[in-house]
Amino acid sequence: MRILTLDIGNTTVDACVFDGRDFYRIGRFPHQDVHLLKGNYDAVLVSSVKPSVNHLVLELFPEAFLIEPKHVPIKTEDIQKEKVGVDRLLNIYGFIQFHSTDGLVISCGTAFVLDLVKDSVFVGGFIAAGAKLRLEALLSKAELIPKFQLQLVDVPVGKDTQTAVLGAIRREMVCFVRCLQRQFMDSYGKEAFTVITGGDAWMLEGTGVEDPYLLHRAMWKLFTEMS
Ligand SMILES: Nc1ncnc2c1ncn2[C@@H]1O[C@H](COP(=O)(O)OP(=O)(O)OP(=O)(O)O)[C@@H](O)[C@H]1O
Ligand SMILES: CC(C)(CO)[C@@H](O)C(=O)NCCC(=O)O
Repeated sequence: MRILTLDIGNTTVDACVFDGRDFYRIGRFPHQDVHLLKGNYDAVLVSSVKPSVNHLVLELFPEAFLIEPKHVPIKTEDIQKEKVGVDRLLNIYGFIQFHSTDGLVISCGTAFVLDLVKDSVFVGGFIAAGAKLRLEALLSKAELIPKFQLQLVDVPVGKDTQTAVLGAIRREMVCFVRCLQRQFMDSYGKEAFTVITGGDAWMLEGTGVEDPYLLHRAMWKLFTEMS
């Protein structure tokens, strides 16, 4: 059995294969390279938050199952589910299926998304700019800041431009997570089990459990439940 799972995000197409036992990441591709994934699969499952790329994917894989919010069987509280990105809903579904009934589902990609689940119900969340976008925004506007790559810098205080900028991005993200974990405990009286996924999940090292295949496992689980 070979199932192709595609997570079409705003920066990359994250492609994995499920062989009946395990998931393997083929890679993260620019959207225009999605044709490189053409091949023979028993099923192609697609989560997309980039509608402009959907036609290309459906041309390459006419039999693909393009998952929509209405397909994802999670309960929500005062939220219009059809307006929520299907990647968020799938991550939450995967969280409930594989991890916990209560906690935080965090995606570190183009966007930094923090969603709260209480008693297996999606109660809401936050959408912020992702780590790379924060860095790029600053580098594009501040002439004296030299170009450098995103790295995990964890310092008590920045001593040069690079540690000041990268240390700030790490700190902003970690403090956001810690703040929500505290809020969760204060509001609901239980620990927030925290799962982190997405291309830049390593930026949150030490704040939760990393699940690099969360969305892919969720798509497969949904597919098996629906078949
Ligand atoms: N091959 C790659 N190409 C581009 N980015 C990569 C690659 N490998 C890792 N990354 C990192 O992954 C990040 C993008 O993460 P991800 O693929 O989870 O985002 P996305 O799904 O496109 O975004 P979103 O779901 O928020 O719309 C980039 O910011 C980059 O730092
Ligand atoms: C938040 C992102 C960008 C994360 O990929 C995506 O889920 C999206 O575009 N969502 C639509 C808006 C929403 O979820 O409320």
